Amino acid sequence: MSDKYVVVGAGIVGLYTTYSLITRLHLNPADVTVLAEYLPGDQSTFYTSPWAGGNFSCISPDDPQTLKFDKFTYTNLAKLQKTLGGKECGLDQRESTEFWDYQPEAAKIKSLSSYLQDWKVLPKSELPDGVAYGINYTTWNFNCPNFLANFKKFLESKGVTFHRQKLTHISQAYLPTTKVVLNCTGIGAHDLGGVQDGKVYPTRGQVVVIKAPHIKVNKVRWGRDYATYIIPRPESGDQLVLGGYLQKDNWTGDTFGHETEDILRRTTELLPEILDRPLDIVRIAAGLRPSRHGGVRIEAEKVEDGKILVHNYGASGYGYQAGFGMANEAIDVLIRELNKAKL
Ligand SMILES: Cc1cc2nc3c(=O)[nH]c(=O)nc-3n(C[C@H](O)[C@H](O)[C@H](O)COP(=O)(O)OP(=O)(O)OC[C@H]3O[C@@H](n4cnc5c(N)ncnc54)[C@H](O)[C@@H]3O)c2cc1C
Repeated sequence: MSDKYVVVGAGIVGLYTTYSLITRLHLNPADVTVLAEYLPGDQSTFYTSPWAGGNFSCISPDDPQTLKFDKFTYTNLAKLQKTLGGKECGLDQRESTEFWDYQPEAAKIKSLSSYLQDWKVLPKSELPDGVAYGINYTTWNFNCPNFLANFKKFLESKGVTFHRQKLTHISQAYLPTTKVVLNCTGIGAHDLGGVQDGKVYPTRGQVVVIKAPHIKVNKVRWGRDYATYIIPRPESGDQLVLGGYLQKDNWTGDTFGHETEDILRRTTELLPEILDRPLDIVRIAAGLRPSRHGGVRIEAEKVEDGKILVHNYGASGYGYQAGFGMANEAIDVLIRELNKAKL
């Protein structure tokens, strides 16, 4: 074992990045260490990944880079699912319907319609009151805690070491033989010494998880100032995630009764069939999406004596659905830096 390559962060972005690092660079996984304060299986307000819904939806912004990350992820998840052992890894496909109260950006629709499976634009007659546009397609659904745990198990089985450590400065990630550090610290990038990115801020979300074996589909409604979503969790004993909120710069992981009531009201209006069985609430939770003014940060930063640092954070509300593309981009950046170092 050596520590030539260190990934800081064991959220979904750190795991996608570790996988991409090994596969794209054909590394010996035993040369890779993942360092993180929180690891799969843990729960903390400052570990966002377990709290995600999580599915592929139209939540991402409309810029070409994010649309590219979404497309890469959506179209490469089948291969990853197979590698991790099939749908039991916590990743499966389900039907999804999404409504907008306004006309979504043409660039976004053009991109999504080019690759989403079973894509269909819904006729006006099938749109609820107040909805301007609607689509139906087959999406990816994650059982987030299980997917994280199975992804870690897979990487460990190949030889990657996971080590729990809270860093106070990014320089602590350089272990005695480390040449390359990939920084995937999510919301942690706001406070981590040597990074302290003031552009990072949380977008808080609260969810209500219920048991609903009769609901198998995703349903989402995008308003100008709200998002309502219903996300089935594969391989979870019929859990259904109901949300939600997109509260900028709200740092609390606490949950609130009035938000629970509001989520239940909005989701049962969107999909009244939820109430065909008595409401069985499993848990209420809140998480902080790692957002960033100006979008994700995927870039190299100069550090001393030939060492390389590549940042990859700021996935906001789309770490699962765009994170594989982000990881691929971070490895492109790393390859350019390694080539420069050879010159
Ligand atoms: C309610 C909710 C619903 C969501 N739904 C979806 C969805 O349906 N689809 C989707 O794609 N996304 C969804 N998201 C967003 C998604 O969860 C995030 O984009 C993603 O989890 C971010 O992953 P990350 O790896 O960047 O951060 P994290 O999961 O927070 O991981 C950061 C890692 O860095 C480590 N770290 C940070 N600082 C330090 C330090 N100083 N020292 C050591 N380690 C450190 C942490 O311990 C952790 O291991 C949702 C989020 C929320 C809150």
